[in-house]
Amino acid sequence: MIHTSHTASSVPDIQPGEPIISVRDVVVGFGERTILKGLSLDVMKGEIMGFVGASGGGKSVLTRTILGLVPKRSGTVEVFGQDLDTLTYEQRRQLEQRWGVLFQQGALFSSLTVRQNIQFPMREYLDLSPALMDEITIAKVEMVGLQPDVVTKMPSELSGGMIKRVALARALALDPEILFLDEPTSGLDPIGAGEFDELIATLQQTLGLTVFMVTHDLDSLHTVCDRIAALADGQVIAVGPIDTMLASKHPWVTAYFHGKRARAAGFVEQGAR
Ligand SMILES: Nc1ncnc2c1ncn2[C@@H]1O[C@H](COP(=O)(O)OP(=O)(O)OP(=O)(O)O)[C@@H](O)[C@H]1O
Repeated sequence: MIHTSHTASSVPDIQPGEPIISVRDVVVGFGERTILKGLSLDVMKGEIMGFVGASGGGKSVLTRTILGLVPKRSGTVEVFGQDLDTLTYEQRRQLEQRWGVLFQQGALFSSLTVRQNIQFPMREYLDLSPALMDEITIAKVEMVGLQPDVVTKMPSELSGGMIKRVALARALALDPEILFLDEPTSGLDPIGAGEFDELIATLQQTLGLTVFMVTHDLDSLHTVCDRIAALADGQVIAVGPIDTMLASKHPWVTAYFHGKRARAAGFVEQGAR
């Protein structure tokens, strides 16, 4: 495995179970609209945190705020114990190498081959020989359960599930410590979604990743997430393992976790066992 020299000596070493992402009193808005209204949340090193909320409620905005892609009106975000707002350009680039992102529109670059897509972050951040990049590419492809010969294909030749896996391989290209996934199973059939969940759980265990996963998928929440945070009205209104969600009296959480969809999936009964 290739490890990049991303740890500056001043960077605190975060232990498993300690916060690797700390969001405090964050306010984000666009024009007149305030989307995140003093939101606070900790994601602990080594956990899979699922993030749920009403459509349009601000889940993607929070993800992009943590990544420093959306300006805050107030509040702080620390990742790896570092406040992104205080970093120099170089420090920021070093930090970016320590996370991988699979965005909702997990789009691959359609004019690039799978190999070129996966190598994109390597070219952006590292200075590696083509032979080494090819070697890493094959390792990542195999890691996400694809055959090596997929690297020569164009995205248009792949199924939806394969595209997600290639996008995941690209997110893993720099051996990140945190993986951000924005609705990773959307658009997949239930079997494909279940297989993708299993892959995430396996990768989390074998690589010791921390995973922050925005999802609407009740099965994902139930099967892979260590903890879940629910967003409503711009704030986190419940956070904890699935049992905490099932016991919550908040109307949105109740409607979500005990609603028709949850019952149809047999989710409430399983979760309540
Ligand atoms: N750059 C932007 N400029 C203006 N409004 C924005 C911008 N980005 C997001 N919004 C608005 O912020 C709100 C929250 O959007 P966001 O994409 O975070 O929702 P979400 O919870 O991820 O929804 P979904 O589950 O449907 O993906 C939406 O009303 C959206 O239109």
